[in-house]
Amino acid sequence: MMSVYLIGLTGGIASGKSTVATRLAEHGAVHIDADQLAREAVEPGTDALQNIAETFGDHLIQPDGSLDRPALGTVVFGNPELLRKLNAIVHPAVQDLTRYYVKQAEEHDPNAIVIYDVPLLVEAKLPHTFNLIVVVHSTDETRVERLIRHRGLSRAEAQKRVGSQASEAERLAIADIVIDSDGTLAETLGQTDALWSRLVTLSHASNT
Ligand SMILES: CC(C)(COP(=O)(O)OP(=O)(O)OC[C@H]1O[C@@H](n2cnc3c(N)ncnc32)[C@H](O)[C@@H]1O)[C@@H](O)C(=O)NCCC(=O)NCCS
Ligand SMILES: Nc1ncnc2c1ncn2[C@@H]1O[C@H](COP(=O)(O)OP(=O)(O)OP(=O)(O)O)[C@@H](O)[C@H]1O
Repeated sequence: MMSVYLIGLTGGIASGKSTVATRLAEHGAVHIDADQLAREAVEPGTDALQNIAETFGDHLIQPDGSLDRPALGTVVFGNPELLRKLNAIVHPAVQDLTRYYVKQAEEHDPNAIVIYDVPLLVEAKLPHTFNLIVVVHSTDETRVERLIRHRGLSRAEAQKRVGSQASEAERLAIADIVIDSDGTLAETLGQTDALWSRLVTLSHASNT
């Protein structure tokens, strides 16, 4: 039976997942971004957003009805119990959306290479079965520095976010393929181009 070739792409915060996924999409992959689905899951009018307001307070809803994301981030990162509550609200909705988008990609092109770009592959015990797991790997210090430089977080905030996720060792333990993103951007993109050639070969082999 023909079916899409499904890659789980993961890595810690600011490891370069989006950079890698965007490059693979330029080569022709279908990119499904879990962070984006997590935004869709809490749009105004959703049960998940109402649940967040009931659990964490109405003050997190802005006058236009949308979620105040930075404020909620300050509440949950560094507080494992509250982060667990938020995950319990948002993750089931993200999983439903993921199934929907993978199915849609399959209907459009059963031979597609689909990249599911998901920061919490290790943490969220996903029900999806992947043909291959790719981990974008860089040290905690590199990622903290990127969060400070590119996203304007303080060192303490950056460390809280890094500390809210699984360790690099836990991610590497589930990797079939590792992209090392501690080097230059050009080096990450070079490894990504080599990965694409490999994915094309592997997906052809799995379809015959
Ligand atoms: C707390 C929220 C509102 C903060 O929003 P904000 O716009 O500041 O960050 P954004 O969503 O773009 O996430 C940025 C990065 O933070 C990390 N991160 C996000 N959520 C989590 C989480 N629950 N646990 C650990 N790390 C997380 C990821 O590396 C992600 O790529 C938001 O991250 C959220 O709703 N998180 C819960 C949903 C979730 O788990 N999303 C991750 C993909 S399923
Ligand atoms: N060698 C490198 N590889 C990848 N990204 C790099 C590298 N050097 C610097 N960067 C920069 O680091 C940042 C990585 O951000 P990117 O959005 O790709 O990460 P991410 O893992 O998707 O983050 P998040 O988990 O927050 O969604 C980008 O601004 C990118 O330009």
